[in-house]
Amino acid sequence: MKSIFDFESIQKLLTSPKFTFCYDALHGVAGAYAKRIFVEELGAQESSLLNCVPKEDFGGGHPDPNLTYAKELVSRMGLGKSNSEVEPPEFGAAADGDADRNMILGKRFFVTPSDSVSIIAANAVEAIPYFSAGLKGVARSMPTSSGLDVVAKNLNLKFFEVPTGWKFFGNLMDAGLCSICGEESFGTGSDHIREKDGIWAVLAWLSILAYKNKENLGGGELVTVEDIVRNHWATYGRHYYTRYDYENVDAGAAKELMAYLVRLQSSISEVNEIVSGIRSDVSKVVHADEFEYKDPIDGSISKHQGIRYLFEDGSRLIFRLSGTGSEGATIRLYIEQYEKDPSKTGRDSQDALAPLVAVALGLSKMQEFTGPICTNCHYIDFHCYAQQWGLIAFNLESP
Ligand SMILES: O=P(O)(O)OC[C@H]1O[C@H](O)[C@H](O)[C@@H](O)[C@@H]1O
Repeated sequence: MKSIFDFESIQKLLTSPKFTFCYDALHGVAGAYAKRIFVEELGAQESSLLNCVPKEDFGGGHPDPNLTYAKELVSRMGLGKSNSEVEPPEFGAAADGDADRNMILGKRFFVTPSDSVSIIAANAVEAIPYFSAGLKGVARSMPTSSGLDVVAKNLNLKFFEVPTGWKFFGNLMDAGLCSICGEESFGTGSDHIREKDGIWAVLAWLSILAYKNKENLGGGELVTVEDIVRNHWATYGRHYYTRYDYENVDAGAAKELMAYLVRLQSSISEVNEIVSGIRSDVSKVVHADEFEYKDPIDGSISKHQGIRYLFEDGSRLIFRLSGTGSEGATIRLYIEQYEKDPSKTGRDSQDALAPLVAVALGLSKMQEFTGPICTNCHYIDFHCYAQQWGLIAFNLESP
């Protein structure tokens, strides 16, 4: 890490009375590294560390770095239902059990994983010595928001869109084609190793904060995580983004839904008729397909990687079957609305995404295919990451 980042400038930030920091290892393996790197090497206060003693049972918690499971951190950062009275830290982060995934937070502010990788890529050359000679290229998984595409285009970088799963990034890195990559599922990494790396992501964010504040630590106002994200949106546009997870769906029903969407995407005019019937204020679908990837290195072809509906204004709807769900099938629905106009990038996500959400549910006939999944509570079991991410939360009552 010392050969990648400028530890001296991160130390100045972490020891400045203007900056406050909190890191939650959720009792996973990151705890030991956090103590050594953030406290012993970089001078953060020991009280900045939460749940940093690794435990075999993760202290009874679920070590998933998101707004639902990293409860203590979320509350400390002023994002929970019951927040502490104390002023939240300026920067917070969490790792999962094996510390390959990460969540980045500002004071009362959540950074989506898609925004996180875009912002790291946009600032890497200036803020991180390892990248000072330039980026070889950047990559994202298909369902991750297209924010990184816009950065790549603006900075004239090689760009790759790969199927979900880290192995595809690995091939690009081995071939010297990719320096930074990320996934909506909270994985971010670079070619310093062939895996996602949660500690690296936190050091990358600390580097960006240190760089943006190098003149401000003595006097002047601190550039916060929220400032960095909002400035990024003002420059590159914002990709309002959310993901809905339908878990434990009957495997046959999930297959039928996907087959229906494949059939539908072959007729764009039919799709547009349905879309405009649901919401006339949504732009036109200009392309739809089932994502297929030919690996540029080994030539292998990965088929059936999710169904995409791409809209004229850069918005996207993606339907994909999870490869990690444990019971029945898990259908993931990814909804993304692109807003270029800087005066409109600060909207409430729920409002901004509402028309596309209606289109996604209507177009896919989601409710018809999945049925009332959770009969106990008489709700369609609507596991919604957006809820964890504090963006949108609603349940559909079964008839
Ligand atoms: O298939 P899903 O349930 O969406 O999970 C997708 C995730 O699975 C694993 O965790 C992989 O290591 C990740 O690279 C991938 O993003």
